[in-house]
Amino acid sequence: MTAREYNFDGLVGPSHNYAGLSFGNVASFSNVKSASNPKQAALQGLAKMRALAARGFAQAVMPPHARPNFRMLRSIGFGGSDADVLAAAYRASPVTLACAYSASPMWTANAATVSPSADTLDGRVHFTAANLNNKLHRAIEHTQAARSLRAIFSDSRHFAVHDALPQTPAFGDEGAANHTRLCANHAAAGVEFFVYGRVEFDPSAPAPKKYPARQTLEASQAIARLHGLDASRTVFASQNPDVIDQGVFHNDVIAVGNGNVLFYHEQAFANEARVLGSLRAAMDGMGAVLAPVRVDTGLVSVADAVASYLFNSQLLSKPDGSMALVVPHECAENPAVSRYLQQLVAGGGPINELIDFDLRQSMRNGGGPACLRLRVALTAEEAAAMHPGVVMTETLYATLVAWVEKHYRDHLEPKDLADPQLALECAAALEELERILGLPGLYDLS
Ligand SMILES: N=C(N)NCCC[C@H](NC(=O)CCC(=O)O)C(=O)O
Repeated sequence: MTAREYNFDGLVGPSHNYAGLSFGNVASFSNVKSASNPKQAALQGLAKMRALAARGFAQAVMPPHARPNFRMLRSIGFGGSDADVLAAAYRASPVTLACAYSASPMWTANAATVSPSADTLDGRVHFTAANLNNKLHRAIEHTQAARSLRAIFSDSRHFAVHDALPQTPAFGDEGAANHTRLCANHAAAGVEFFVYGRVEFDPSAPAPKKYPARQTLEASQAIARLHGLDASRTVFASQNPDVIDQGVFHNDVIAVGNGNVLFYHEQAFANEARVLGSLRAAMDGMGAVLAPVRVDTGLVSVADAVASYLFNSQLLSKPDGSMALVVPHECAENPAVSRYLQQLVAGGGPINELIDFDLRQSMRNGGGPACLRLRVALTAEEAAAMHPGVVMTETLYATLVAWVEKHYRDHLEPKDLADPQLALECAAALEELERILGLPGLYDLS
């Protein structure tokens, strides 16, 4: 049996804006209230999907969510017609309106945690929608995230989609941004590696002091249980709280794994030696030996890693077994990172190619190539059972580019969120998108 890893990239929604909503995410805070360009953001994301699909990587698209989220606004007391709701929210709390309008579902690494069928007790692919409960604008995503996953992966013989964990800090869950998988190949059982930022029920465990830790150990353990993972092939590790306090709000800002390779910064984990030891032990007998690619602070500081998003890269296996690193263009602009990367690909190790994308619109909100995609490893049979309308092809790319050109603005400022016309434009865009993707009823607009 063979399996391939599909990357489901989030299609950037028409309300992409910079609202400074993510305390602890340096880019989000630095670009607060600057003007965004939703059209360019969506086109940049689509260009990445198209280029990777053209290279033969399995690529699919995850639809944006309906915004503004009127249900949230009404639930906190803004009433009347939709236009009344928008006007009242803007008057009373512009930041709450920005939360309701956030296009943050574009970062699909946070949509869910995914376990391929080779790892699960019942032999199905398991998904758990992430509750993202650390931030209001993200905590409203899980309902649609689960709905979209159920629409795409509807065949219950192959797929199980779990609702988000309880919406409470003890179960703070940020999805695949704090989860990676190491394996000999995608069809074989792998080691699922969960990285958490704090432990709710152990106040003595390491935790950051300045910025929030979004993922808890309790959440990671709950997902492993829900997915029916084998304890001997599951590793839980504490993130280094000091790097969270330097802007590493998700583990995928400082580490990424693929196949037998773990590409990480030396400061990523609270106890590096223990992490490597646990991974090696869990991989024993799997037909693959852990290949750590460790980046020393002397070569790339944590500040440079955060500014360039070096580790928020996609590590993709090529047909010959070597790997390409998909990096944001900011890596080429950072002298230390650029120097490091040139040495890395020339060094004879597993990573021998760089693929560079301009994702500046997303990057300005702290979302790099890895944030924009959810990895789903599927056997051929499972791939045949998912909804085919989301798989990236040249035709779908052209259709989506035309759709973006038709519906998206190229300039959005905070005051524009009060314009009732914007809400109508977003609704019209998504209505057409349901048809393009062949997913009628994708959105619950009742
Ligand atoms: N690392 C991963 N996997 N994802 C990155 C998510 C970025 C996102 N930014 C935001 O939500 C900013 C929105 C704003 O400020 O307007 C976040 O902080 O949750």
